[in-house]
Amino acid sequence: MTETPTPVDERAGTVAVDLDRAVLVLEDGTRYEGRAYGARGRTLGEAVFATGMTGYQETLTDPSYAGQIVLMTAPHIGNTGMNDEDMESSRIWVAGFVVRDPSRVVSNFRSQRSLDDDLADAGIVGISGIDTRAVTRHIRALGAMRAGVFSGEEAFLSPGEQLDLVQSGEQMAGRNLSGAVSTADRYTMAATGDRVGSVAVLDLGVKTSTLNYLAERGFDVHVLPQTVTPEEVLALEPDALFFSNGPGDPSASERHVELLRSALRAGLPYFGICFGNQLLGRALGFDTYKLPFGHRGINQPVLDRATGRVEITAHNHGFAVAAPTDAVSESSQGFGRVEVSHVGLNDDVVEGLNCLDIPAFSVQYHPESAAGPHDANYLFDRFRDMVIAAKQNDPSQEAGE
Ligand SMILES: NC(=O)CC[C@H](N)C(=O)O
Repeated sequence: MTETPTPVDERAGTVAVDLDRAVLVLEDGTRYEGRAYGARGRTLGEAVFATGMTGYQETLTDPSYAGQIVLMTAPHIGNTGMNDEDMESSRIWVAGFVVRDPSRVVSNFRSQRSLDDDLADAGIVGISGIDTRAVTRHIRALGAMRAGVFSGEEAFLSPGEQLDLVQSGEQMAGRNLSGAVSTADRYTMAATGDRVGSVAVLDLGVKTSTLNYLAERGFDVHVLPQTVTPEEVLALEPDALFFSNGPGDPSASERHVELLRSALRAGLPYFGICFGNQLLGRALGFDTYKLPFGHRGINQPVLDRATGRVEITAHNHGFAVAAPTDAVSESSQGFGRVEVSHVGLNDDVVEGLNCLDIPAFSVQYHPESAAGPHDANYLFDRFRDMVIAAKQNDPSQEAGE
């Protein structure tokens, strides 16, 4: 423990130190003064904004946010506290948390703890009193950037030292974070709905709601660490494969792209969400690219091009697949024809892929919601139906198996 710094005013002697001072520093040198929130110390990461008016607990515990300092545009955060039911994984994953006005009163019949306490217990450095909408406009204009939150003794580093630290932090582009969030050991969840078969889930940062939806749709769910080999996946003889959401840059996950190609060549039906959509895109031969500031929120309009229906959906992505949205493409990797099934209506970004010649599809957004609207839950039914159809067409499957 280093000594608490004691700034000395040369003229007036020792002055009181404001130990609750905190500062948010962006890599372009912009600084925002605020108050320490959660744990005291220093954290570095990519600053991103999330626009959901509700669902801070699900956001904080979504492993896709690893390595990111999340700003909430909703001005009042923490009102409903924290509970064990809304955890989307076993812990809080954000690298840091930036809010305007933390609720002084926690009020909800399900609340078990306060957000401030949970952040402190988890060692998550946060900052409050920030005009998060102003920071959001800045990031929207200049793009996602590296940032740092400095509180406690770290708040007293010089602005130059703080900026150096921020600028020496890791870029999200090129970063592989799967090893940091994936399960170390495989585990299985039994189907809770009428049994359809089994699905191998590659845990790249999977959310609890996704696993629950798969089990409800009748799958025994084998959750596998991200280090699993194609042989190990096939040895489980699953009826289907699923790649989860997750943090990091999909272009830094070549190993998982190769795993997916082997499984697709073996004929396994596939469904992917978010990171799993980006990895399907890459497996088929498309590139992925970094969006200027990403989509993070729970009211993003998406067009289902097959039905013309617009869904209001939950998003959390900073990268996207580069595929033509207006025509069917041919996979350069030999997987046949591919169409963009869903498009974001705010910016025409690819939000879903559908393979026409193999049983595989994926979406960039979050049909498991949590937090967010349930408009897109039907995709889990589509997956179940696809697996049932694939089993009926497979002569090696016994009826009823
Ligand atoms: N939620 C996710 O799976 C995010 C995928 C990827 N890390 C991105 O930011 O685009």
